Amino acid sequence: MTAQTAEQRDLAAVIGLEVHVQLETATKIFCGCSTQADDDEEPNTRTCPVCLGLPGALPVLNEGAVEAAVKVGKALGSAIPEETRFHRKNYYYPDLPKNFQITQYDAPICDGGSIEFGVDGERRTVEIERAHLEEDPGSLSHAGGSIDTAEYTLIDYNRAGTPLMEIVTAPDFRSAAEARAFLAKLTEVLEYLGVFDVTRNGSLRVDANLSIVDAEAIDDDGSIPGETLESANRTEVKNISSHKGAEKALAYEETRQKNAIRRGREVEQETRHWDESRGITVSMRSKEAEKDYRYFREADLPPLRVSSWKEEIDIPELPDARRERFREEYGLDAEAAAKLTSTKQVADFYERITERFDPELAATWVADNLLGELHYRDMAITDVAERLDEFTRLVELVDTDEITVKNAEEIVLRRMLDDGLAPDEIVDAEGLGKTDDDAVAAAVEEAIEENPDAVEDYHSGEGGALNFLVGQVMAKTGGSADPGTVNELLRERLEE
Ligand SMILES: Nc1ncnc2c1ncn2[C@@H]1O[C@H](COP(=O)(O)OP(=O)(O)OP(=O)(O)O)[C@@H](O)[C@H]1O
Ligand SMILES: [Mg+2]
Ligand SMILES: [Mg+2]
Repeated sequence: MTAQTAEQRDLAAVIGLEVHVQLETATKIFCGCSTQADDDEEPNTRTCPVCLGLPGALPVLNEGAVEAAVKVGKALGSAIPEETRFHRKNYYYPDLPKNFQITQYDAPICDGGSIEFGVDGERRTVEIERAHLEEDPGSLSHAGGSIDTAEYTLIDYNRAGTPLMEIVTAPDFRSAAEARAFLAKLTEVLEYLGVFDVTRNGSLRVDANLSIVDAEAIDDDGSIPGETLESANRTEVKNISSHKGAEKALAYEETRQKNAIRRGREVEQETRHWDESRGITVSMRSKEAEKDYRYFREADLPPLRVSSWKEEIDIPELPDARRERFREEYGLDAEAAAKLTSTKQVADFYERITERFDPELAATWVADNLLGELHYRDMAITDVAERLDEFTRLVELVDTDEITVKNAEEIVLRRMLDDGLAPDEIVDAEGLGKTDDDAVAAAVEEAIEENPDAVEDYHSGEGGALNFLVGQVMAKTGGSADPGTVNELLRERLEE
C-alpha cells in the first residue's frame, strides 16, 4: 500500500484488557504470610521461604482465594469447570525470585462470561475470555520513579504471593472511554462481592492491548473476523494502576498507532510502559510470545476440584439488579437509584433507613443530604456505617416534626459529622427543639400587637407585610418555629 492510500484509510481502534485484581484474603495465596500491609512496614518483612521462592519450599493453596475466585466467576457468568489446574509461567525478572510465576493456563477457574456496562448513555456488553488465579509478584521501586531512566531498582517481596485474579476481556472495546467505563463497572461488581478493596494501593493493575484495523473490516454487528485480529500488530501497555491512567494510555496509543499507519509505517508488536508523569507510552521490549514462557504443569499443586463446593458459595445481589429493584420497590427515579447503589455499603445503609421511614424521605436523607455532606468532607459511607442509629434518630426528629428540616440539614447533620456528636446532644446544645404550639401562638399575638403598621399594610394588600411578620415571629422563637406553620397561623389570625 502506498502512503497515499494509507492516509485515506478509515481506521478503527481495537482494545482488549487484562485486569489484575488483588483478592481480599487474610493470608497470601500459597503461604500463611499476611496480606495486610501496615502503613509503616519495612520492606521484605511479611515474607517466608514460600513467597521468597527459596529452594524446596512448597506452596499450599489458600481456600479463601479459591472461594473469592468462584464468586467472581459467578458474577461474570463464567463456566466454572470441574477441574482447574495450576501452571508455571517461566520468566526471568527479579520480581519473582523462583523465576516462574504460579498461574493458570489451559484450565482456568473461570471460563468465559461477560459484563454489561453503560457508556455515553448506551449499554454495552463485553465478553470475558477467562479469569484465572495467580500469585502477585513482588514490587519494584525504580530510583527516581521511572523504569526507563532509573540507575537502580529496589525490590520488596511483601506483596509477593498476594492472591491475584487476571480477568481477560475479548478485544471488544472500540475506544479508550469504553475501556474506562468497563473498569468502573468491574470495580463496582468486585466491591459488591466483597472480594476486593479499591482503596488499597495497587489493588488493580491493567494491561491495555490496542491495535488498529481498517474500519471496513468490522462487521455490521460490530464483530471483527479472527484473522483480522490476529494479523493486526498490537501493543500491550503494562501495569497501569488507575482507570484514568488506562484511558489516557489507550487514547495516546490510538493516536500514536494511527499516525504511524497514516505515514505508511508499520506498528511494532511490543510491550510498552505508561509514563504517567509525561503522559506518554514508551517502548520496553518486543512482545513475548506464549512459547517464551515455557508453560508447564505446577507439579507441587494437585489439580483442584471445586465442582460440588461451588454450589454452596453464594454471591450477593449485584449492582444492576439492586438498582432495578430499588426503582421498583421504593419508587425511586434512575438518578436516586444509581446514587443509592453506588456501593454496597451505601445501598445497605439506605435499606436499613427505609425499614423505619418512607422510602422517599429515606432517599432524600441518604442520597442528597448524607452523601452530599460526606462528599464535601472527603468522607465515605464506611466512615459513618457504625452510626446508623444516630442517623436514624436524626431522620426521626425530622419525621416527627421535632426539629425543622433546615436545622436538621444545616446544623445537626453537619455537627454530627464535624464534631462526632449524637443528634439529641446537638439539639439540646443548640436549643433547636421546636417551640411548642402555645409559644408560637403567643409569638404571633405579640408580633401583631407590636406591629400595627404592618397589619395595616397587610390589609391594604401589600405583599411584603406578611413576610415581615413571619420574620418577627421567627425571631421571637429563636428560629425554632416552623416557617410554614407561622405563615399559616398569621394568615388565619389576620383574616379573622
Ligand atoms: N488485535 C488485537 N487488538 C487489541 N487487543 C487484542 C487483539 N487481539 C487480542 N487482544 C487482547 O489481548 C489480550 C491478550 O491477553 P492474554 O492474557 O490472552 O495474552 P497475552 O497478553 O499474550 O499474555 P500475557 O498474560 O503473558 O500478557 C486480551 O485482552 C485480548 O482481548
Ligand atoms: Mg495475560
Ligand atoms: Mg498480556
